[in-house]
Amino acid sequence: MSEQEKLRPSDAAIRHLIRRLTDEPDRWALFLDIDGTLLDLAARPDDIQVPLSLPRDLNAVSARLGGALALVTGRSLPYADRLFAPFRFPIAGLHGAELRSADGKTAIVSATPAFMRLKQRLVDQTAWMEGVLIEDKGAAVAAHYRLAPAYNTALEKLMQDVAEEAGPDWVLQPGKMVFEIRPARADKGEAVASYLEEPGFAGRLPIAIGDDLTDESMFALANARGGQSIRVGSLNPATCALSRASSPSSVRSALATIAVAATGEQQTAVS
Ligand SMILES: O=P(O)(O)OC[C@H]1O[C@H](O[C@H]2O[C@H](CO)[C@@H](O)[C@H](O)[C@H]2O)[C@H](O)[C@@H](O)[C@@H]1O
Ligand SMILES: [Mg+2]
Repeated sequence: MSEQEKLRPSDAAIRHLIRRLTDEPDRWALFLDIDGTLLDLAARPDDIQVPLSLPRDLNAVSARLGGALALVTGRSLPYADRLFAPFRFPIAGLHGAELRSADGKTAIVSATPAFMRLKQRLVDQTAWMEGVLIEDKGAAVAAHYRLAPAYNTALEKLMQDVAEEAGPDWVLQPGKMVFEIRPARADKGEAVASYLEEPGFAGRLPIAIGDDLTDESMFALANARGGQSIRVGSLNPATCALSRASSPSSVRSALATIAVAATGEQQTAVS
């Protein structure tokens, strides 16, 4: 089945998205989360699969929007870049703390020596929790319990303590089967606000699509700016998103449809 055939009857928001971005490409800016939104969730952080057509579809949609497309993710910026190579999109990494602008200017955050020691201690302190995975992201660290759900409570307590010890420059960020400690300097909402100041994004209405707690700040920002927000997933958690989408495959389906429309128009213009 092609990506374009996977929409469910409940995916009204995705149908609207396709219409908006196809018919009014100069009006909107698109902000996309990665895990659970563009990509299906996997058992381990490094098990994710990027469908072959996705980087190209993202690039076509970005071109259609005049470059007003950014990825806003909890992953580190270099990791996110590798997923979508050879394309280099504007990316906000580590939940908004790292940011590469459309013009390529990049702000990244470094781990302090104290934070590095803390990460090592976290590895040592979780060694007995079979199935718990520690993901080192430089200036952030994630403790995953998807393969060991019984450790949820113990891990939450440990991560609260570690976050407190890390000090005011870091905060605890809960997510899907994960507790993370991320830089406090910016959240995803602030990253989207920063993009909306940039040439190419400024003057457009934001559409934010995400699937998790960390995306709520960008939903709130998009709503406050008169834009749109879509929370992806079959569960119904409390959210400030204005609408929902059933799955990452429905999001990819929308992108594929918009990409085909954009490429078709380009070819007509040339012939
Ligand atoms: O903001 P995102 O782009 O959605 O990134 C959020 C976190 O995603 C990853 O963890 C989640 O996806 C994993 C792979 O599917 C899954 O195993 C895990 O349970 C999820 O929490 C990533 O590993 C984190 O670094 C991101 O912050
Ligand atoms: Mg996500």
